[in-house]
Amino acid sequence: MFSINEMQSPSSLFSAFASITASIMFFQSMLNQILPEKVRNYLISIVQKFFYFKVHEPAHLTLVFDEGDDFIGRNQVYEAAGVYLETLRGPRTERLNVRKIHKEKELIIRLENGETVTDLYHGIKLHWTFVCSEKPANNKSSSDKASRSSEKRYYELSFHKKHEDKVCNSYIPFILGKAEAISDEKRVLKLYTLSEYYDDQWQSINLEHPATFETLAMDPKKRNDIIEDLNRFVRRKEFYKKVGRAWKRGYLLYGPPGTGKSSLVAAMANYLKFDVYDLQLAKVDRDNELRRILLSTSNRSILVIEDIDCSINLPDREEKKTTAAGSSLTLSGLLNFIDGLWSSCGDERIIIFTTNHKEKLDPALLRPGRMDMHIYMGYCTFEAFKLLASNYLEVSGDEHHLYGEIQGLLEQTEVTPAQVAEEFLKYENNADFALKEFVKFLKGKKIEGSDECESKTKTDENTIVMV
Ligand SMILES: Nc1ncnc2c1ncn2[C@@H]1O[C@H](COP(=O)(O)OP(=O)(O)OP(=O)(O)O)[C@@H](O)[C@H]1O
Ligand SMILES: [Mg+2]
Repeated sequence: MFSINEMQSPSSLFSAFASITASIMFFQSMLNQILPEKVRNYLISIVQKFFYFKVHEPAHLTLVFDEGDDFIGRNQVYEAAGVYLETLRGPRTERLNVRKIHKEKELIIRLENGETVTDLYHGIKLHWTFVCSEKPANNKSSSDKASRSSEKRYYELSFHKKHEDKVCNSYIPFILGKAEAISDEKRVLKLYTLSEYYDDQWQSINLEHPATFETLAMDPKKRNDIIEDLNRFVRRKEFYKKVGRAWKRGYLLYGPPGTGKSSLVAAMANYLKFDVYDLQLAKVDRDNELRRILLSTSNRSILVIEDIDCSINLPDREEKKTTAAGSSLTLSGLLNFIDGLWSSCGDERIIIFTTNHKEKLDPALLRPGRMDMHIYMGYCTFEAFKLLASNYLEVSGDEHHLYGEIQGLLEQTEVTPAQVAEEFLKYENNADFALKEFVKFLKGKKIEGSDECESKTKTDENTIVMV
């Protein structure tokens, strides 16, 4: 053949070229004879494909998240992307879609059609685009027709191909989590009550109860214990799983009317951002109805049964044995359900019973393991009074010349926080006058009290009982 040394003159170069061409032709004719035509073509197509992809292979991958539909369900990533992208703005974002929905406090801001924003996640650049296009008329599914939606809406997420794994396994879960946290933050809580019109169905309204732990007049230690208990409960998912317990917590709130039991339920709901299901047992006739109703409550919710002692005359366990059918609503039915099925198929459930008369309750309800905490809400103490005076009259701290007298009177009277709040509401912007009138009110109460019952002593149940 030829060597480098031979490639010195044009004539030697030409002879080398001729020799290579001859060799190729020789091998080609040999291949043509050895390999059948089909095999040859196949090999050629593979080589061609390889080079084609090398040249045309796109560096970016685009994931498309459409809305989903009513049949298969909404696409969670689509929904999460909408919420998450609200937190991002690009320098080139020009158009945003803004909505205000009736009774919702916050504006809903979404990207407009064709707008793109860029996110940076662990050094990866991610480009999000929102697209809204007309659906082709012949391409509409039956669910589209039902919803009369003629638009196809989706988000496109583009990034460098090499990050596919990280995007799918880390970034998308990150967005789902983030969107949930944002929605929780903005969520308008719902108060569910049993429907007047449809049997066994919940109907909801927005829960706009303003009570919070800050506005609740109660012993500060007791308040902190409750908050700490709630915090411990929500962060211990894994613990509950490990020890094989249903992730639920039960509270029994008891005390005279107007001492803040219902307000405490609202404060707990506002604190945890949990919806409230207010179950009026009087509207439920049978165990299996109760079962259906309880099964249709959602996770991360508080189920409240107010005035458990008098809302329904529940036959106790012994009586139930003697009732023939056993199909009517029974205390054991309620308790079994709370202990078993309902709590084991749900997560983060809180059950609260309230009562004015703890002593009237069936011992089965008070048994250890049923209600985790017994919380007494009592008459207004001086500490509670100070908080109400600060909230209602804007009197701050311990400084007021009438406070000494008021403290003494509060110790001798049974006044509920509701009564104190009611008194304070009567006077606007005049704290001194309001407190003076309040002293008169307490003195009147003191006389009333001593007339009513000489021997009555003030209950001090300022503790929380953990069972
Ligand atoms: N501890 C409290 N702190 C602040 N406000 C209170 C407190 N207790 C009662 N109030 C005021 O009184 C109103 C009635 O209280 P709430 O309904 O919470 O009492 P309750 O204990 O649930 O009474 P009932 O036993 O009659 O259901 C509340 O809306 C609130 O304004
Ligand atoms: Mg109440």
